[in-house]
Amino acid sequence: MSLKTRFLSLAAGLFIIAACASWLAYRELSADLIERWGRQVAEIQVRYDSARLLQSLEREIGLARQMADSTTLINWAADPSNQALEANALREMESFRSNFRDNSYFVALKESGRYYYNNEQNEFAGKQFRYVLSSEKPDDAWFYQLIEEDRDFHLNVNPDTELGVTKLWIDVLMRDTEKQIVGMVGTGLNLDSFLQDIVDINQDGITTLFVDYGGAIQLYRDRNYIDFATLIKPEGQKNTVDLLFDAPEDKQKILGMLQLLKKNSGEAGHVESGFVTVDGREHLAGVAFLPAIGWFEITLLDLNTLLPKSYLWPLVAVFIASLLITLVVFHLIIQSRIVKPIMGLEEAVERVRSGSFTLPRLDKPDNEIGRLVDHFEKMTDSLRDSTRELEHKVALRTDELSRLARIDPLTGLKNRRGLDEVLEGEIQRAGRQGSGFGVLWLDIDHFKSINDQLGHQAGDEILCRVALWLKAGVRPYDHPGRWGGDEFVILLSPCDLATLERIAKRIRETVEQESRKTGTPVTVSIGGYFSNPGDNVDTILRHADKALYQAKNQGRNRVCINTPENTEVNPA
Ligand SMILES: Nc1nc2c(ncn2[C@@H]2O[C@H](COP(=O)(O)OP(=O)(O)OP(=O)(O)O)[C@@H](O)[C@H]2O)c(=O)[nH]1
Repeated sequence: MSLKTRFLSLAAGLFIIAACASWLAYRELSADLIERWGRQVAEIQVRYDSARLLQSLEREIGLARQMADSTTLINWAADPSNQALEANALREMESFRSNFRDNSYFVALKESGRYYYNNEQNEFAGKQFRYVLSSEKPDDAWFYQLIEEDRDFHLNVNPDTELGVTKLWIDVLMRDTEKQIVGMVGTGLNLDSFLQDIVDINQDGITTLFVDYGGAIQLYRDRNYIDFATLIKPEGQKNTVDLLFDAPEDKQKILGMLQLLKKNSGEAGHVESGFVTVDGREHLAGVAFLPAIGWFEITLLDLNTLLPKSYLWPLVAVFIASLLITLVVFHLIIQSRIVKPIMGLEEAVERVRSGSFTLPRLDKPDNEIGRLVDHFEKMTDSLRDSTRELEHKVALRTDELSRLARIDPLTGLKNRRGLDEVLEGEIQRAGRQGSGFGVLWLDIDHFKSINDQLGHQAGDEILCRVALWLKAGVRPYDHPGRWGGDEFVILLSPCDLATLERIAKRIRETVEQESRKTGTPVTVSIGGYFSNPGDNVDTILRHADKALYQAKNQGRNRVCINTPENTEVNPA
């Protein structure tokens, strides 16, 4: 797998790992964030809703308490048949009616069971006495129940079948100076408008409800769930708050929260919260106890509506985009600073390996790879220089060997191979130019006797001297050479017959005269041949050899010249 593919795979792997880790972290964090936020919002909302309810009821409850404390009413309750007291009491009642928000009131006397009522329309002016309560009638049971419970204050959602109204009733016991219960007063608030103002407030995702101390639903946007006349219902038939939840554990949870708050009812503003499912949607329930009215306030927050998870998706998108950009930048940096220089280096190594020292332009990033590339370039330069130097030396040595292969080591003249090459060259040149050249074949006379008499070493010296005299006797562009033993061949070019004869003669004379000066006189026999275009090596040498043979035969120390036209050998 190439380095580039490996880095790409690594980047892709890192991206997948980072994305998975981020997704898990996001899920955990978002759930935690939403829960923390939800709990705080639930607490705030509970307090806010409670405050709204209490604010709305406080004045009415205060007025009802004032009414219950009215001495006019208490005195009348002690003597209900007293006309004067009743007239005063009715005035007092009407005065309170004008102050109550709903402009309605009720007064019920314990002893007589007489029930007084007037409403906003002052419908019952002069006939406020409406009917007599009876402990036998189920509809009136609330009155006797409250007296029995001896609770000074009570809120009660109850339809009044006699009056044909359903109201949130504020009931306050009326006591005489001995604290004996003499009756009950209160006012009723229109349930529909109250629900609309306090409960059904049209806040998306927020549901508010109020339940009484026993968990029976008192105020809820859906009237079907409201537990009317809770007071007189036996346990088990009440619409309690757990009806709103499907899962048994949610029912337990919410009832558990109510229990906990009852235990901590002394703690002001304490809020319990927990997750529950309502209509298949997860909600955060916040529950608070309202000691002033003895009810619980429950707020249900639909978190998916209030804070949809999709709100956080842009965050996820930004994160993924940043991650991708980071990886792309990482990839580009790796590509430009590592992969590309290494690939370039690999190509350069291939070139050097195949013998080429011309490197392509290599990237040199400012890092270890850049330094490696730099070292490689310098190494290649010195490798190229030393290779060239070596090649030059080899060429020189080859030339030298080639030259030596054509040189006679004793005399320094061309040897037989050297002479052959020159002869070939001359034959071709003669063929091209249509001109002839001369060949002289020399043999030292009686050289064997010299060797025998003076020794081989002396013979060598004579060979060297003869070679020197030959060189001195020819022109600079002629080619003297040692054919082998005591035989020499000289190529004379350019040449004509006269020149051939002249130089042959001169050589013979030089050897004879110069050798005499050395104390060891030697002579040479020379056979000459003037070649014409078309002659080959064999022909030329055969003719020259034949002429030499002639010279030897005719007594040695002489020159015989042979030509193609005249195969007669002419002594020169
Ligand atoms: N010192 C020496 N002697 C050599 C060398 N090469 C050949 N010889 C001798 O040269 C002699 C050549 O003798 P030949 O050409 O047969 O005869 P010659 O004595 O020259 O007689 P003619 O040629 O008939 O005059 C031989 O005795 C060889 O041993 C050499 O390199 N050094």
